Amino acid sequence: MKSPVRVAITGAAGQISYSLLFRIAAGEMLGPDQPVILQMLEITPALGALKGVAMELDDCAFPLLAGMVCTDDANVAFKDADYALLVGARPRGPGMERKDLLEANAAIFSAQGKAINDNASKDIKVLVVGNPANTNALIAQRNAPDIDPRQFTAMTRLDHNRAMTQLAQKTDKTINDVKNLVIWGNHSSTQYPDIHHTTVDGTDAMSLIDQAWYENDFIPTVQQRGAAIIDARGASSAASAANAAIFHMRDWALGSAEGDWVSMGVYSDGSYGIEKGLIYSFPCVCKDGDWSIVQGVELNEFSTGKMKATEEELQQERDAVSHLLP
Ligand SMILES: NC(=O)c1ccc[n+]([C@@H]2O[C@H](COP(=O)([O-])OP(=O)(O)OC[C@H]3O[C@@H](n4cnc5c(N)ncnc54)[C@H](O)[C@@H]3O)[C@@H](O)[C@H]2O)c1
Ligand SMILES: O=C(O)C[C@H](O)C(=O)O
Repeated sequence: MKSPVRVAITGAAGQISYSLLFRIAAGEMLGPDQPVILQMLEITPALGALKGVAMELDDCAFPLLAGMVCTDDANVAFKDADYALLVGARPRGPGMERKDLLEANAAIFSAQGKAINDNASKDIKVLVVGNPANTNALIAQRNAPDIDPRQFTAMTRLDHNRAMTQLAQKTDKTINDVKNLVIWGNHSSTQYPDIHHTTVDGTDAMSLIDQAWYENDFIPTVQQRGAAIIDARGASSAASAANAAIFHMRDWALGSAEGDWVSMGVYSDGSYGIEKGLIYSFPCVCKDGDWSIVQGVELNEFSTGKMKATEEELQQERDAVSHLLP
């Protein structure tokens, strides 16, 4: 058995975490030979509910669960953490846009960035799930000056998974047939799901669908899927969000599938002309515990226009929280 690693999860008594924690403890994120210590953070009024979650984790008798910490102190939750999943934030309700959450949630991520900087392992891998995820990741990253900015990422894997399924269903194939799809930009309704380089069972995806379906059906469906779930369920996506978080972290830690791409919100190095320093979703591959942006993807005018629009939204979000960016 390997020695245990420390996984910090914020918002641990919330609905996403209720799907997430049990799968992490079962080994689905870091592998069946990797014991974990779960360091769970909540706000003080939710500590009672968090205790109930911890009791259920105990009752699962997971062989890989090597310990648990339940706390309302971020310094305790991030102490020596090797991984952090920042889920805790207010979710969007019906009729709200993600940017409505910006002010409400931004303060959480500056405080948590500082706590990560002061307490966590310097090699920590951070995934931000709480919305607006890209800008929250930027805030946390900028408040953690002693940690490599590449270690702060935002979740667009749910969008990636949604897009794969839409395309598989349209072409009467399975998601196993879909390769090299990309979500560019922000985890928001400006995101750009790009299938110009995607293959379905080895065939160029664009040759299997028509441009009108792509522009008027596929792209808006993927962009608006979060809102559609909220309308249908009366609550934002939870099990699918937890699943995407597991996939994102698993691939980053253990490597992504050979010959395929994953979408990750990562620190822009200026690739594809995207402003350096934004947390922007790119096509990535993961190997040896690290991610890299896939280079050389050819872009037509349609794609560059959409990529620019979502970049501009991220620049506006950043400017709106400039007071929290040291
Ligand atoms: N990136 C994505 O694809 C994606 C997908 C779905 C949901 N989300 C976002 O994830 C977040 C969580 O969603 P949820 O449905 O689990 O919400 P939820 O309200 O069920 O749970 C959030 C939890 O966070 C806790 N919390 C609030 N402030 C905190 C703080 N400062 N420290 C620690 N915990 C804190 C709350 O007490 C609550 O228990 C929301 O922002 C939602 O919009 C993102
Ligand atoms: O859309 C939301 O607010 C929830 C979440 O980000 C989602 O994409 O399901």
